[in-house]
Amino acid sequence: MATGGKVAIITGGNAGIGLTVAQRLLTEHPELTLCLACRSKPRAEAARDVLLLSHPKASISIVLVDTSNIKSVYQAAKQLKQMYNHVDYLYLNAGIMKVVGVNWDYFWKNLFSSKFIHMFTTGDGLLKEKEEITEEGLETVFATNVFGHFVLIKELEDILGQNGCPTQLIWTSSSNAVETHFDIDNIQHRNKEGGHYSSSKYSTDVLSIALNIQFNNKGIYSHVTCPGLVMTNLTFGILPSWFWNLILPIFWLLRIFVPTMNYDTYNGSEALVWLSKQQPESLDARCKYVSHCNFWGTRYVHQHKLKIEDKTADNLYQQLVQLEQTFNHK
Ligand SMILES: NC(=O)C1=CN([C@@H]2O[C@H](COP(=O)(O)OP(=O)(O)OC[C@H]3O[C@@H](n4cnc5c(N)ncnc54)[C@H](OP(=O)(O)O)[C@@H]3O)[C@@H](O)[C@H]2O)C=CC1
Ligand SMILES: CC(C)CCC[C@@H](C)[C@H]1CC[C@H]2C3=C(CC[C@]12C)[C@@]1(C)CCC(=O)C[C@@H]1CC3
Repeated sequence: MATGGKVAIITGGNAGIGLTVAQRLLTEHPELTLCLACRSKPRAEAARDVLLLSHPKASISIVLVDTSNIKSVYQAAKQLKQMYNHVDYLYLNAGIMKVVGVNWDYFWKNLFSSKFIHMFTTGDGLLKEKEEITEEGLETVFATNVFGHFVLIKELEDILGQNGCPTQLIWTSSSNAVETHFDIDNIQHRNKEGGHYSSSKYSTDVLSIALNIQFNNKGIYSHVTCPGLVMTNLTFGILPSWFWNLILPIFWLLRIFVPTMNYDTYNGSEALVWLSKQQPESLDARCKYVSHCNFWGTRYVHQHKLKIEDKTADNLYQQLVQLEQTFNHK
């Protein structure tokens, strides 16, 4: 059991933004004990090997978890509680998007309109998605991005905010989290044409506010981040990597108007790493922390105020609690 030093757990820490956060945290916090909470053992072990190349003395463990599978989340939480008696940083980062294509008609229609900046910042209206249901009967994107993480937090509650040492819950949300796709009466976003990813990310923003209301007095603080647009396996699922490489110069130009065109995971992880260096009590719980990179390549964190009402946050929280009770694992 890890007793001294800082402890960071990163879901989806084997690839993309999660792996870069892991890399940067090991540099920023030399005594860090790191746990990669991943769904694939070989991919997690490969990531650990990569991290050990640059940080040979680092303490890195692996816990297997599939955030879309609640049974797996319970097992992982049990294991984590045996391994750690406190957690400093819990990165709720694992995420998926079930994209089936790009709405190019919408793209060309709005390219030279006033919607241009909104379109490139959020991707709203540009993506066609499909719905899938997990074997446990949950909408897959909701289960992976939101509910699995919610259950993980609830299960780890005993070791969060312990011994006067605050815990930071750091969500990888998105600029695609737009209210129009979120329906408090259909939090899983069932039987909808699209907007599953957006709904799930808006839910994390709402949930983060609820978690602050519920847990700040126990030393648990929740914040949402936005990495902007970053080239990872997630974006290679939208368009092939050769296409993204080809339009790299366009990203630089677009940054004049859209500073969230981060392109690489280092730029995109800026807000996630920055948060780990802040006193959580001093942060605004109602802000989204956005990674920006300007035309000259300077990285900075932009704070975007969330307009979410407490009653919406509380409603979502209660619904998630009720949903969790249906799993009744004990
Ligand atoms: N890329 C972008 O432009 C943006 C990404 N984000 C968010 O950033 C986060 C990280 O994504 P990104 O790095 O881009 O994409 P990647 O696909 O590179 O990384 C996603 C990570 O999540 C893991 N993961 C996916 N599903 C599950 C699951 N069911 N259980 C456990 N782990 C899972 C993946 O594991 P495996 O390797 O096994 O698939 C991988 O480690 C996501 O939440 C995404 O929504 C937000 C805004 C923009
Ligand atoms: C010339 C190119 C830049 C054209 C690309 C058009 C679109 C495919 C992209 C424009 C804005 C992008 C975007 C995302 C995906 C790809 C775009 C829609 C995300 C939705 C990816 C996941 C996120 O969390 C947020 C991103 C916002 C911007």
